[in-house]
Amino acid sequence: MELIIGLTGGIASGKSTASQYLINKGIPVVDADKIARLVVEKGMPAYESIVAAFGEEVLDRDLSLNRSRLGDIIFQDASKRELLNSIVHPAVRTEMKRQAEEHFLAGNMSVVMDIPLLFESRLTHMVDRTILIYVPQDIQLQRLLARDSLKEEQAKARISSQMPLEEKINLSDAVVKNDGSKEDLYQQLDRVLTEWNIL
Ligand SMILES: CC(C)(COP(=O)(O)OP(=O)(O)OC[C@H]1O[C@@H](n2cnc3c(N)ncnc32)[C@H](O)[C@@H]1O)[C@@H](O)C(=O)NCCC(=O)NCCS
Ligand SMILES: Nc1ncnc2c1ncn2[C@@H]1O[C@H](COP(=O)(O)OP(=O)(O)OP(=O)(O)O)[C@@H](O)[C@H]1O
Repeated sequence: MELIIGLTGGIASGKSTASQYLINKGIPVVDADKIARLVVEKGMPAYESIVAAFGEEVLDRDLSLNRSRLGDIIFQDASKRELLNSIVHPAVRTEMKRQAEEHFLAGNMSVVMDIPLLFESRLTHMVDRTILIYVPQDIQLQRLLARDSLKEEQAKARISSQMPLEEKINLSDAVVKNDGSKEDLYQQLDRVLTEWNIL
């Protein structure tokens, strides 16, 4: 039977690291962040709606979206965040379903969807099972600051714009704690996938 696994977790929890590992094992991953970047490129339908809603101040000189400026706006203001989500998410969902279908048609039995806002956006109907990756908040902040050039206050705003961890743990079928080495993360993923007969 075909199976869609939703992989989720807070910002900088390790979803992309986990996804890369799964891809190396031959399991296809549909990446919501990547698709969210694609659908807002100049010339795509969501782009025009964002400019209409947020104004030209969210554009760079070459008219591409200035992601860091848009991020500063939406991570500080829940209503602006909802506005952006209402523009971007429908296009993301359609493209995710299309890509998953393509992987199934190519003969894959399992597809992973890497969806950062799986629970926040109530997208669990799109997947059959869920894996949550999480890190304690101090490590999350450290890794986020080390990876992106954000000020501490910007990083904290991003973390707190997401659903509290305890709620996500309760909603997930499997939970992976990514506070050790990457190798340790991979072993935990192997354990879950073996238990679900995917490996
Ligand atoms: C605000 C934007 C332009 C900032 O871009 P930036 O390049 O700085 O960040 P990036 O896209 O790599 O996202 C990094 C992480 O931020 C978090 N995040 C992104 N958007 C949101 C949101 N609307 N609400 C809460 N957290 C979010 C996620 O954990 C995501 O993995 C961008 O995140 C965006 O377009 N967001 C809206 C679309 C969205 O919800 N994407 C996430 C899942 S589909
Ligand atoms: N076990 C680990 N040990 C050390 N560093 C790690 C570990 N797992 C992930 N990282 C690092 O932490 C950072 C965040 O991980 P990653 O990019 O995979 O998270 P993410 O959940 O995909 O983030 P986002 O939601 O922002 O896209 C990266 O720089 C990654 O290399």
